[in-house]
Amino acid sequence: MTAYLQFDQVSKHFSGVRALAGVSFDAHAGTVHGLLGENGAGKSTLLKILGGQYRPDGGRLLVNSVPCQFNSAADAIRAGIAVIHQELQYVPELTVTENILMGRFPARFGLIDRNKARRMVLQRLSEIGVDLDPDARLSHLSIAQRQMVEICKAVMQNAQIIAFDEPTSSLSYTESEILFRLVRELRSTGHTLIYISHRLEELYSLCDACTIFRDGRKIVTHPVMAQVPRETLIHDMVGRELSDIYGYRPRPLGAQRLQVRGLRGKNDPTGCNFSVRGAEIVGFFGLVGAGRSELMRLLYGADRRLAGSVLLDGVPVPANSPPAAIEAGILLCPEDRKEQGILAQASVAENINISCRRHDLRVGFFLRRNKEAARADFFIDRLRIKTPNRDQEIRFLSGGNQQKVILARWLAESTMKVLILDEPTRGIDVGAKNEIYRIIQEVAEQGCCVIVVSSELPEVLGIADRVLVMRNKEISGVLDRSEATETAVLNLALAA
Ligand SMILES: Nc1ncnc2c1ncn2[C@@H]1O[C@H](COP(=O)(O)OP(=O)(O)OP(=O)(O)O)[C@@H](O)[C@H]1O
Repeated sequence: MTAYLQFDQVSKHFSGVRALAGVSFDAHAGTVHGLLGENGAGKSTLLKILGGQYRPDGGRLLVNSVPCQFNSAADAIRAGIAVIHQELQYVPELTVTENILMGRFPARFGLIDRNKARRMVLQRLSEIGVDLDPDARLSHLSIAQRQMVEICKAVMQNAQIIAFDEPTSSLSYTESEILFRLVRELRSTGHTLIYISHRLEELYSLCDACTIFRDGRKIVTHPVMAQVPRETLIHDMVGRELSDIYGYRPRPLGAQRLQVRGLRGKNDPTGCNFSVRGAEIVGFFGLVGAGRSELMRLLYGADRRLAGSVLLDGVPVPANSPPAAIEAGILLCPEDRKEQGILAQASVAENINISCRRHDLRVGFFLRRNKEAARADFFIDRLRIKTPNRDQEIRFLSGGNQQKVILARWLAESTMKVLILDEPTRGIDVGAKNEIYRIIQEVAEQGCCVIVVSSELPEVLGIADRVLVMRNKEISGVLDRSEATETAVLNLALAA
């Protein structure tokens, strides 16, 4: 039976924080229902209630008009609901088959029938068009493949309602396409799908209807998403007009400051050459695996340099030493910010200020505290970081707000000459993206070289003065802003 999902006045509070305030909307069978909203708007909390992880403080959830109360994830699964969370839930040491059928293995004469289990999984994988070895261990699979395993598991548990929380945030271009195909297939078989994303293009191509959240409240449900202008969606999400989110301003470029010559690490067949002028914003585009992050880590000294040189204002930057790169004025804000940068037990303010502290050493303790508080408040306000105050422990913030805090740490650095941002807006809402693009421009206007690595093509085209495209660990083309169309960049990124 196809399922029809209703949220009726659902509320949830955490100490001092209202995450959801009386949210009501319906999601219909055979549709993809998008959830949109700024970071911290309450989207993930709603999915955690749907998946039985949290109990609501008030309101009801109804499946096929029957009220449901879940005390655990197992209760939700029994009611035909599966939630694919941002942090995937699997056992890395077990195989695809074992993960999918965990606790539900077919038995024969009282013994587990492994061959039958394998056949069942293989059949279901092929039905949903996923090519995976049922005997592969999850630890050997890519994130995209692990996600496919979770989807297959949901289907095999007979889930009729499947919810996705930012499923493409760690997927490549081609992997995302596979996921979209799967979601469309599930829609065509009558499943009810809930889909959270900050990528508007993706939501438009996938969703039939959508609900917009702001500050824990439902703002509106649009029954036909395709008919809603982009400006309206953005306005409803951020509560203000935002006509040009990139806000690109041309600026006079300076002399060449950063020169990279024949830079080669252990995975690069040749070496990379490029240069960046003062005040220039260079966008690096490429498919995941093209070698962009590796090149940046090499430039920053985090990976071993086998050949080549990096010159900043004509002075060689020592190899293999991030402290030496920082000393020279090169900063890298890494892609996996949360893993590398988060101090989970520390406050928002401490997380923002930790890197700047070395410049503030000579300032007296009280002055430093004031300066740090002011700096934290500036970024909380500017990036619209949703937190009760600057002293809140970062671990209590929503995923996107944690990203904003860590990004603020890098943007707060005032002494840099080269700022490298790897996927700076991943998981970040559209209002804060706009602020991040403004800060990037301001940093460039001060004469700094800015390098932005991004998998979001509209972002690269929107903010960069020049686009460098990478393919197979090499720079496959360089396009000026005027020549950098979507087709031109994709041709360079994809060509055989
Ligand atoms: N366990 C918790 N303790 C305290 N506050 C929490 C907890 N979980 C969520 N919150 C708060 O509830 C609010 C809603 O968070 P939620 O994760 O639902 O937002 P979201 O819309 O999914 O954001 P994002 O787009 O960043 O993922 C935020 O202010 C968040 O800080």
